[in-house]
Amino acid sequence: MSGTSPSTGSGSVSIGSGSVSTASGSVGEEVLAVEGLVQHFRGRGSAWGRLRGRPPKVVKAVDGVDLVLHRGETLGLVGESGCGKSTLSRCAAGLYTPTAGVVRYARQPLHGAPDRAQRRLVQMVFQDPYSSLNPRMTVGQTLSEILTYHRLVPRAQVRARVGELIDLVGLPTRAADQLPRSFSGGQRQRIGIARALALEPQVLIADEPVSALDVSVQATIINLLLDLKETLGLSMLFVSHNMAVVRQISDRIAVMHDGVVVEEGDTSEVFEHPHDDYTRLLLASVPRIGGAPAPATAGAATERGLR
Ligand SMILES: Nc1ncnc2c1ncn2[C@@H]1O[C@H](COP(=O)(O)OP(=O)(O)OP(=O)(O)O)[C@@H](O)[C@H]1O
Repeated sequence: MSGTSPSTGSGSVSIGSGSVSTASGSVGEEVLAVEGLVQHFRGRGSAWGRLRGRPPKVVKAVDGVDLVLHRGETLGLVGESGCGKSTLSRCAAGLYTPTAGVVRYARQPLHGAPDRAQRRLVQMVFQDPYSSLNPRMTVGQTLSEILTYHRLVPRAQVRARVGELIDLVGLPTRAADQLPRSFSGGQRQRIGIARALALEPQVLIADEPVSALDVSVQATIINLLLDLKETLGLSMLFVSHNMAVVRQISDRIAVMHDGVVVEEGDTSEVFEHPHDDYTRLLLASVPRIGGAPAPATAGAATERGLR
């Protein structure tokens, strides 16, 4: 697939009051794949059930999924809350060891304990970056720690690299000396992205990266992700329950329902000719977006600067 603009072909879209560049770029070989992926969790069961010695229920969060992410593409993973998207993405990022199946990075199976170099290839951007930031460390300290631990740059160059990363995600230089609590939601998401990029990944897995943000800020973060994807030649698995957002940025879409992928295909194909009843149901709930981008609101305008 090349020149993979999403179905609108418009080059930008409005999400509320912000604008989003559409995906583009050439798409190549397999960079991340899951094959026969299964992740079951043992539920706690009810107190009554435990007293009666009943075995706890098994939650089949992911129940046999095959997916391939190609170099340079954005694959949108959509589905309702609880369908298994986050579990699948955590397995793909190597954060969970799956119950069964295989995860491959650049065609190499990811074993139980991947080495540092292999693990670095795929990084996650989470919905709530704040919860995973150390509140007592400045942004500069957080990034320096990663760069030093993984020996990504010589010690003498750590500070300069921190500055580059902060600049890359559109934060002012002084952000390096500030604590996470000084930042707005959108700015914290930029820090989360900088932290992922510090590890020089080939793949970003963005799990609901904008769903906790104001609508006006969502577009700025999506634009940033798309810009970075182009500039750094990344591939992206974009996980969201929001079909409208996913439509605008994805080259391909996989629709999940009850732990399995029920439909997968090029974005325009899935939206215009859905095969699965569940996909049709999801599409019926998509709010209408599009048209000329509305002027940026105060939220979007102030989001790039510090409070
Ligand atoms: N650690 C866990 N232990 C037990 N059950 C879990 C665990 N993580 C997820 N689940 C269950 O697995 C199912 C899939 O959850 P998952 O979070 O992957 O779905 P999701 O599509 O990402 O939904 P959401 O967007 O609401 O997080 C749900 O029933 C959830 O309750």
